[in-house]
Amino acid sequence: MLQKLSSFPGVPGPVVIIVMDGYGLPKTDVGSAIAAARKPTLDKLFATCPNIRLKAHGTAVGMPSDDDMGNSEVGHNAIGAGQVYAQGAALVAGAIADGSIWQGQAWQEIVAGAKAGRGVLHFIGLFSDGNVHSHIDHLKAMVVQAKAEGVKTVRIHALLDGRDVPETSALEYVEPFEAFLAEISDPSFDARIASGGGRQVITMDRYEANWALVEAGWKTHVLGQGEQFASTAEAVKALRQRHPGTIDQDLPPFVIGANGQPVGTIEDGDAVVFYNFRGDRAIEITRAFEEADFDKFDRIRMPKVIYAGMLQYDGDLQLPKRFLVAPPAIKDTMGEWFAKSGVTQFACSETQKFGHVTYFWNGNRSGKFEGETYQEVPSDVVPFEQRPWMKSAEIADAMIAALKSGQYKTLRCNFANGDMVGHTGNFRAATLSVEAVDLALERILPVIDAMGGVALITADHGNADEMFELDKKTKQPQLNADGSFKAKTAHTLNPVPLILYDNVSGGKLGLKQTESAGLSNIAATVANLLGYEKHAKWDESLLQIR
Ligand SMILES: O=C(O)[C@@H](CO)OP(=O)(O)O
Ligand SMILES: [Mn+2]
Ligand SMILES: [Mn+2]
Repeated sequence: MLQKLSSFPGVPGPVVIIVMDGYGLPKTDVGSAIAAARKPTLDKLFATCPNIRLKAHGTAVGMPSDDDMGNSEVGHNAIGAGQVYAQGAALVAGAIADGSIWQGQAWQEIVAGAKAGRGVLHFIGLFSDGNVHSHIDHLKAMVVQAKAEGVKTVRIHALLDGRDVPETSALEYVEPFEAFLAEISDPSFDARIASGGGRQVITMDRYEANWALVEAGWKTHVLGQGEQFASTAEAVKALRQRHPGTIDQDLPPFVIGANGQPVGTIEDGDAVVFYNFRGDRAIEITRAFEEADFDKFDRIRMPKVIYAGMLQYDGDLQLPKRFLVAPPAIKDTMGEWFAKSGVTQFACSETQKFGHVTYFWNGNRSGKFEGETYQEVPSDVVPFEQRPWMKSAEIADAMIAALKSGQYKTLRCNFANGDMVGHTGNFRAATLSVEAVDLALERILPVIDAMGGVALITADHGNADEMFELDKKTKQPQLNADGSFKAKTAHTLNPVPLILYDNVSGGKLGLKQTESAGLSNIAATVANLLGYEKHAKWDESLLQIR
């Protein structure tokens, strides 16, 4: 049980946490879809409510350096756990730097497995240095080590990014990597890229939003079905020409081969490493490799392979069974301690972010704590620039109903809009997406008042706040060859807001802006609002009680 606060009994009604995914506070309004949006509710909140800035990137959320942008996993982990753990990106980099990854049983089984079979080791993963799901340097280190340990053949299945890195940067990764593979190959070692495609088109679906993506990935990587090219650089160039305006994350799948023969199908006896460290978009393909009674699509052929993930992606489901690096041991989350203290909890989002407010929130666990209720609003399966409002209205409906039920002491939701539409690089759609969130807030806030509650309105990292690649010196948008602004699809390094919406304390409650204030301070702040002391492990509360 959390201890009761002596100085404050807690607010009479529920405490609501609203995460506006991808809503950062930019240094300049140039290129900010948030600044361009008409958002009277948010404008009023910033003008009239206590509000501060929180760090949401870099070491403040467990990333290796302050050059690393934030992302949903590390952001929601930090919010939910009230603590900062070294995250996958940092843990894998560390395990490679000190060599402990090669000593681990999983890596040794992978190498032994490949050698016992046809000698083939496959790597599947996101092919960039975005450091949100993966890092290409980790892949490079594993290829070098595989050769040193006597693996004969390496085949890479490269998911093109353009979402955590500039939107048409694929060749900046592919060309040097294909050159590296050619150089490291010799008569005893043969390493090549074997297949690939845009990350939003194959393999990396999440939260079961669209299994057809995973099926398309399976056909490409495992079965080697699809259009063939002589090299990945050639595939990227040809596909871009055929699909003008298509950015890397949306490029169609391709297979490398010659004369109808793919160079790297996945066969019995091969070893496979899925080298993304982040779990949400790794779980479905992992299930396809691991589950005997898998029924999400027809695999046609299920090769018997030795499979490992870079990390374990789900601690409750123990998925995958074999993993190269132990994930952060996230403990003592607010979900767990609120449950132990009898605080009822409601969590809601649409499919694209559902796991963010449940699985990431609770430290990458899919099991519920007692007294938790989850509601998922099914996401549309469309390019989100076509529906920038996404399910904001339906999430507002669900939150309003849950609030009115009076059953929950704390409620949380995530609005995907600023992030998912921000990732499309479409400025006008991103503007609309922020306006849709504003409308949803306008509907939810009066219900919170009616229930005697308060809200903390925040974000997990920036995205819609910077929709153009800005010149580092002039801070003006970079231009494409045709004179248009170069779209930015990635997250940003900007801080995020924390707004306290409170019409019940009569001005008694405020927020402290501290030097280090970050996402990990939210859990303690929520506990105080509920009338509890923070857990000893949690970072300081930012609540001021006057
Ligand atoms: O879409 C995703 O997978 C990431 C970007 O790689 O975004 P977020 O962290 O906001 O989920
Ligand atoms: Mn996010
Ligand atoms: Mn995102």
